[in-house]
Amino acid sequence: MSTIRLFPRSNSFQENIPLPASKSESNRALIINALAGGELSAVSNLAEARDTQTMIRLLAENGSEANVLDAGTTMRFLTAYYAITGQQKLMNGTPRMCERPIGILVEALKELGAQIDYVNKEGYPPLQLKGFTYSGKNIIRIRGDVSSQFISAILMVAPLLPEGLTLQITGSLGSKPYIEMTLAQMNHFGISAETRWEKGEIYIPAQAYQATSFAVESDWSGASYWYSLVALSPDPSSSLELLGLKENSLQGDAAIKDIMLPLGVKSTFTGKGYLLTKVEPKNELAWDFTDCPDLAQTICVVAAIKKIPLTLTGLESLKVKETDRVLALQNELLKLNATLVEVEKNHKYQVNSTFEISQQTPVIDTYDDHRMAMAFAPVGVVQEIIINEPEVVNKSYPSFWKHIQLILKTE
Ligand SMILES: O=C(O)C1=C[C@@H](OP(=O)(O)O)[C@@H](O)[C@H](O)C1
Ligand SMILES: C=C(OP(=O)(O)O)C(=O)O
Repeated sequence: MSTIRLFPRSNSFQENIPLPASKSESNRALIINALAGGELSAVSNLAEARDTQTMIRLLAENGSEANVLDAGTTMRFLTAYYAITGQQKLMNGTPRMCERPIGILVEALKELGAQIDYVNKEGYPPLQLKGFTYSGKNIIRIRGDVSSQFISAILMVAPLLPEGLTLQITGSLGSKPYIEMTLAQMNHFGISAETRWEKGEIYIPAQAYQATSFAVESDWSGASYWYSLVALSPDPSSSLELLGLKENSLQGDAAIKDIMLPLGVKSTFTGKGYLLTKVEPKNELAWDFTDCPDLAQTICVVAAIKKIPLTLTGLESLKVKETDRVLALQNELLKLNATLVEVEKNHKYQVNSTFEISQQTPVIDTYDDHRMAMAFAPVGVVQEIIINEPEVVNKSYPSFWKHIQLILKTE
């Protein structure tokens, strides 16, 4: 098995980090640009993430099969794209992708006129897309509590429907900032939408995308691991400047600025990005991750090492991501003498910790999940740690280990 060993280089660091581009923005820009009939070169600063490279490859291919590997957005966005554009495709992915739900999206697309069969298990990939005959339906209801990616996927193709579409979101809505990101990027390509959030409704009139250029921002989700390094650094003078981040981001994970302040990291905009410096942390924290589920792993590890009692809500979607992230966190936090306990069924969790620096190197398993590897890696600033299967980071951040060598020793 491949491993990476990480250990402190020195107590204090001051570095500039060249962040990668956002895979969420990239994958939206690629679908929208394709629907607008734009050239690939119209989208600049595309992510190096494997999920984005897979999207680029599949949009350029004319084959009868599309293998999305483990990329959730690529699976969901391409399913809607291929369906509405009437393409016949067998959509497949990794074994884990075939355990991640897609029935809510497929049923919505079928209501609009898509012919889609489940190849194995109802509600899950692989899917056989067989064509599209418009049903004339212009209002559909869609659940918002499993994955916002289903809603983003439908929204991006909605302007192509002859009568446009009203989406009525039912149940609670998770990951809302990702839906706002979708609407903002559609707007950039000339699409207007009416949002009636109080009723859970989004109306997209029938209209044509206008081809234009789009520059992808740096990735706030990837930025979160650098926040951890500053939060965990034992030296109060440690700081990092994260290059390329914008002050007004489309990304909901920019919330990391607010979450990390009580954990001891202050963010200052410099014009080139954000400068992270250390401040006094609070002695406890409660946070709702409904809008930013991808930050939960980062924050659990920081709270565990700093022994700051943490209460978390909004973790419902974590069980259907790259792995069951709640279970993976529960297993691996134990190796740091910390626990993640469910204190209210499916709702509230707590991290409590008795972490002490140990001569025994913890060995962290990563469960085919890039965020498990990147969330635990910053522990290396406090004590030696081994991360198993470090190549998992390629999904979103292939240069992560190269960048971390600026701060930690690796072997
Ligand atoms: O639309 C997107 O780009 C994403 C939405 C979120 O998923 P859910 O909507 O399934 O929570 C997030 O976890 C994922 O990393 C990216
Ligand atoms: C959940 C994630 O990605 P996806 O759902 O697109 O596979 C992620 O990047 O953390």
